[in-house]
Amino acid sequence: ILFQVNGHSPDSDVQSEESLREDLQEFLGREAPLHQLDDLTKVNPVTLETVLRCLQARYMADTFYTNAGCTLVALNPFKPVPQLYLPELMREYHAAPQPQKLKPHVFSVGEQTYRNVKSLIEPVNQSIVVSGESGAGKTWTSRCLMKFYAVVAASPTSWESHKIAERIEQRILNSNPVMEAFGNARTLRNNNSSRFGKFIQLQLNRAQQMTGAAVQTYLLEKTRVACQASSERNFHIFYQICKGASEDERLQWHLPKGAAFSWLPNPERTLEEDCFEVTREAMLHLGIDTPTQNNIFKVLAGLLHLGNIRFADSEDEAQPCQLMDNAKCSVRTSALLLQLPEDMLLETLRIRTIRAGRQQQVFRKPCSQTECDTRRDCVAKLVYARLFDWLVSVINSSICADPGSWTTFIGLLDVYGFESFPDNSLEQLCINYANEKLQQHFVAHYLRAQQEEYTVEGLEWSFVNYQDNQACLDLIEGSPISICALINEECRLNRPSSAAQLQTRIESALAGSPCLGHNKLSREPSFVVVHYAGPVRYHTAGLVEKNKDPVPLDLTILLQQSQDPLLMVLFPINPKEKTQEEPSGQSRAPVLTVVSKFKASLEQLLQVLHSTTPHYIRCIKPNSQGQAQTFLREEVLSQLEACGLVETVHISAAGFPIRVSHQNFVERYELLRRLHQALMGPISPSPERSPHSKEATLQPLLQDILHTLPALTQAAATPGDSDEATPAPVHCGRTKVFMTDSVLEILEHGRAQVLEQCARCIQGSWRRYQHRKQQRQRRAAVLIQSAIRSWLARKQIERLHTAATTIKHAWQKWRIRMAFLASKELDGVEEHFSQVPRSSSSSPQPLVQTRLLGAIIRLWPLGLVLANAATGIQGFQRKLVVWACLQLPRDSPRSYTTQIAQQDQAGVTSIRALPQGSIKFHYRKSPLRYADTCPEPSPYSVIGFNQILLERHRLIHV
Ligand SMILES: Nc1ncnc2c1ncn2[C@@H]1O[C@H](COP(=O)(O)OP(=O)(O)OP(=O)(O)O)[C@@H](O)[C@H]1O
Repeated sequence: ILFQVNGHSPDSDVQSEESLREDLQEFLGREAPLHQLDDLTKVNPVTLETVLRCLQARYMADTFYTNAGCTLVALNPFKPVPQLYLPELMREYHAAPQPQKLKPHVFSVGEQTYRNVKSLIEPVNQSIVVSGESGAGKTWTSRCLMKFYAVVAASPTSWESHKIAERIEQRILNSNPVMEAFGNARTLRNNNSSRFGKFIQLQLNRAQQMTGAAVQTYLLEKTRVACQASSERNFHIFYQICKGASEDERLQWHLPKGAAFSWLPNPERTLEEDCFEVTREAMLHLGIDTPTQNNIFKVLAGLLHLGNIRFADSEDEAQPCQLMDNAKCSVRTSALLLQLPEDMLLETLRIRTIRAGRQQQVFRKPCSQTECDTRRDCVAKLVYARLFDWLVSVINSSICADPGSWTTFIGLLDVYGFESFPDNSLEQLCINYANEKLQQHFVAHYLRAQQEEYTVEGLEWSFVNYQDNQACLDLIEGSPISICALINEECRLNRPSSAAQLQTRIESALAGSPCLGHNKLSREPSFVVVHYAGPVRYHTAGLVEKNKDPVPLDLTILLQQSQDPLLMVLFPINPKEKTQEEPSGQSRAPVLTVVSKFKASLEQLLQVLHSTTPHYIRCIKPNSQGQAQTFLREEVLSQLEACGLVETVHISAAGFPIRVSHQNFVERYELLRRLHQALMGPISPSPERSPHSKEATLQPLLQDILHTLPALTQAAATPGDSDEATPAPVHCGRTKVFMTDSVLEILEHGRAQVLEQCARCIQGSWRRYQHRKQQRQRRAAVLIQSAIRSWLARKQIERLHTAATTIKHAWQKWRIRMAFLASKELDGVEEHFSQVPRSSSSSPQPLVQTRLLGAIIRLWPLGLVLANAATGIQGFQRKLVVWACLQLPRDSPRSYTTQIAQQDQAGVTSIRALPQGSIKFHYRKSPLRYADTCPEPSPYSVIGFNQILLERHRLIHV
């Protein structure tokens, strides 16, 4: 194996053989941490054996997901692992800065896909191809992804839109139980095997919120309605109605408890999928109301009764077959439930109508027992297939968003895996054909395209031999001659052909194909196709009939007669309708066979896949018994080989899964040139972009960007992590840049850094601008404030000034008045003194008073001066001086008293005149009414007695 993978021959290089052996031994010596290897590309050397050991180690350690380069390998745990699918975990993957750095998980693929949609890098639309054999976990994985998107792609802003989004998601999730009830069945390999392929398109709006979905189904295995292999079952819905119907419904649908139906094998074992209530609830959510549901279940019950109609072989060919015992009752019940005329039903099943000739003459021919059975089965298949298609269309109309409301999508493809049974027929041929196509898409996408591109781009690359399945596809679908073409031709010719004849035709016409084999030991006519996943033997018996999928016209006409509302919708009366049973004579128009219809829908699907960025999840079934903790190496090995995983691992590890055109690369990472500038000085100026020299102009820019990589790698490397510091694997081809995931990550990280810097720069400039604006506004405000304040101050001052002027005027007026009154008062006193007759001594008292006043008025200042000036004079001497100055009569000393100021208060403070005591001098309280104040007296004009008192200090100083 080692030699195969590494392309060496044992003869040519013995030394390398030994070194490889050493490598392997060294690797095997490190077996213990094998389960810790998250990526199979890290297994060294990459061989089936080592990959298998790694997967086994991880499976035993309950680690079910492993990366294999660009693919995710999902091992079926066959046991509930609820902690692996918690909504919290979904959010963790969604919020992780680098989800690929978390443990491998289906959520990490989901998140990566979602981020790709967000990044808007072409192609924006994404697809996830979930493949694997039956029972490997494809449906489970698709369901997980849908739940993941329902959680992460639903963060609408308003409460109302949140409710709408929730309803849509619920409907999308509800489509699962309905489709599984009608399209899944128990097979030998899987209790819940999808008997149809489906492509679910999750529609996202501009904000990457899920706004709706659309489902496209492929190749429902409708034969299962009328024919089930032993130990297998019919579609789940039949068991659900038989087990879950209420008493009333049983009566209505004629399904008594314990009734036996030949199309309902193995009813005794109840599966967890047999939950009628869940299906009904989901149907209700999808807008299928209870009456319509009852109608559907009534028709299904009618089909079950139809299956119980048994015909006895007729001895006379001209007579129609007789019914077996009890069959009459089944015909009646079936006709009742399907609302068909009983006679017509019976007659159509037993008698064939043939139109022939130019006049389209009608001939009626009784059918053989086998033909009757086939016609009965055909009615059931026809009804069920149309019912299933109708359900899908109802689901689509319920979950599909307006075409204008979504812009991008994520497609989930859940197709049946590769099948190889002892007895394979047209169904297996179609399924394996689809798998071949998908494998080719995978190969084309990851392997061939990669290698071819490397060559075209001039990259040095050691090629890996991969398994190209083009030869196999040519054998199946090629033109003009291939298996499909030959089978179709048989249908078109409409001639009776035996299985052996078909085998001979295929073998002779396609003898040159390397993928066609023949099992000589087989007694039954068959041919072998060597698929990429292994050889499969297909029986030719019944192949052409199945491909024709004949629907006799009279059966369709019969169903058009039904009065049942649902059947009337499923079988509208359309006179133009033609079936393939009686192609009119020599008509050479292409016949719409099963294979041609399947091929057309497959091509349509592949077109969609080609226009998207694909992601792959390979589901692996560790054992066919569905047991937990059981890893059967042989079974897993065959699956690993079947899905070409080892080649994928090897190429993904060594190759460059990411390639971006120069133009796109420069557009996205031109920003990184700023880093280059920061790290290595000025960058070359951006050249003018002229269309002629586009490549030439891009080259310097590319180089600038690529030169930043070492620094970015260095920055991204955590200290002590030598792996990440090694030069990043990136190559610049002729038109594209090739790189690994890790380089993309580094570039994206660098880009994010530069964008952050730019954002900071913009923020800084904006803040500066805001600051400057604020400053300007503040200055303006201050200016306005100061202007207003000064205006207010001026106003205030003006007011004060006016007030002061008013006060001044009033004051002046008052002073003048006071002065006038004071002078008048004083003048009055003087006049009074002058008028008092000096001689009148008849009354001594008034005389003394008059003299006293006269003395005070005349000599007071002098007395004061003397009193104050006589600093050396104390006591009585001082009094004498005062008396002398005042010329007070010494003979009547009791008529007055003199108070001398205290030690610290020089001078006389008051003179009291007695006996009346009416004349009292005090410097604070004047006897004068008006002349007791002296606002700013002129220094030379002593105008009042009181003023003299008040101003004595000043006078003293003077
Ligand atoms: N991750 C898982 N965790 C737990 N059980 C799982 C898981 N994946 C699958 N299973 C189990 O395996 C069974 C088969 O899975 P599923 O129906 O998804 O297979 P499939 O590949 O879709 O098969 P088919 O092709 O027949 O439809 C499921 O019913 C479920 O019980």
